[in-house]
Amino acid sequence: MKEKGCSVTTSYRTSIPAGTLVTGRWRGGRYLVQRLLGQGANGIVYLVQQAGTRNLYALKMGYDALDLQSEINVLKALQGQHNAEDRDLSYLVEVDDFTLGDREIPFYVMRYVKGEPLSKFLTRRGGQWLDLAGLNLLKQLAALHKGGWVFGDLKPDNVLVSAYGDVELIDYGGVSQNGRSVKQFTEWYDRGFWNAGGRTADAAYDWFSFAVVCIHMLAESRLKTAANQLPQTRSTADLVQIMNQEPRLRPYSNWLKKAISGGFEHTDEAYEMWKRMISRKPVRHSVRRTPGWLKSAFAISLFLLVCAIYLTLR
Ligand SMILES: Nc1ncnc2c1ncn2[C@@H]1O[C@H](COP(=O)(O)OP(=O)(O)OP(=O)(O)O)[C@@H](O)[C@H]1O
Repeated sequence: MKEKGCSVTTSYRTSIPAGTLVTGRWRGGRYLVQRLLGQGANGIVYLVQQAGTRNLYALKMGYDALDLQSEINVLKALQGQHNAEDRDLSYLVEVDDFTLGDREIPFYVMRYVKGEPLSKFLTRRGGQWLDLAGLNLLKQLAALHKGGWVFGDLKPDNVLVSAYGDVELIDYGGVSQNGRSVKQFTEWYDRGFWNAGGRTADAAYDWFSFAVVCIHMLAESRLKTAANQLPQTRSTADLVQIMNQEPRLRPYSNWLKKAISGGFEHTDEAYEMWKRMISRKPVRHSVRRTPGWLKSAFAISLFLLVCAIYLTLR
C-alpha cells in the first residue's frame, strides 16, 4: 500500500527531450516524443506521435518495473472485461521496454486524453461546472465498480476534464479488485486519514474520496485547516462541519453526507441521486440592477415629454 502526500512530487528523474525517438525493444513500436505531459510518483508521461502516422498517444515510462507492471495488469484486465454498453475503459495500446544508455526503461502507450485536471478546469470555468463533471465522473466510477474494481487513488489530478465537461480517469496504478487492500492513496482523499473506515477496496472507498474531492474543489482552505489537525482528532464530523459552513457546498450536502457514510446501495444510486440533486438546483441568473444614472435620465426624459405634451396641447 502506498501513501502519497498532497504536495507535488519532485523527482530526480529528468525528462527526455522532445524529438527523441522511443523504439520498443521487443515489439519495435516507434514513437516520437512531442512534449512532457506530466510527472508523478510512478513515472513520467509524454505526448508522443506514432512514427509514420499522425496518431497521438500518451506514453508512460515507469520508475519501477514492478509498479508499472501491476498498472499494466489492471489495464489489461479492464480491457478484457470491456463491455460494449459501458464507456471504453480500455485504452492500453502497447507495452514494451526502451533502452536509454545502459538502462532499460519499461513503458506503456495509452490513449491520449485531451483535457485538464479537475481543479484547473473548475478554476477557469467556475465551480458550477462541478455538477456536470461530477455526474460524468460518477458514471465512470459506476462502470468500474460494476466490473468489480475500485479506483482507489481518486483525486483532482487523476480526473481530466474536456472542454465540454466530459471526464476521463487517468492513472490506473491505484486500481484494486473489490475486497483487496487499496493499493495507493493520497492522504486528504483517504477514508483512513479521516478515521472514517478501513482501506479495504470497496465502492464506498471511492464515494468517500469523491466527496472529499468536491469539498476540496469548493472549500479548499477549510479542508486544509481540518486536515492539519492531529491525526487522532480528525473525523468525518470535520467534513460535515465544512459542508454546513461553506455556502457553496450546501446544495450538495445531503449527497455528500451519504457518500462519506457509505450510505448508497451501489454507484448507480449515487449517480441517480447526484443527477436529481443538480437538476433541482436553482439556476442562478445574474440580475443586473438598473444603474442610478439611467433611472434619473429616464425621469428627466419623462418630465420633458410631459412638458412638451402640455405645451403642445395648451
Ligand atoms: N492518458 C493520458 N493523457 C493525457 N495526459 C496524461 C495521461 N496519463 C497521464 N497524463 C498526465 O501525466 C501526469 C502523470 O501521470 P500519472 O498520474 O499516470 O503518473 P503517476 O506517476 O502515477 O502519478 P501519481 O503520482 O499522481 O500517481 C498526469 O497528471 C497527467 O497530467
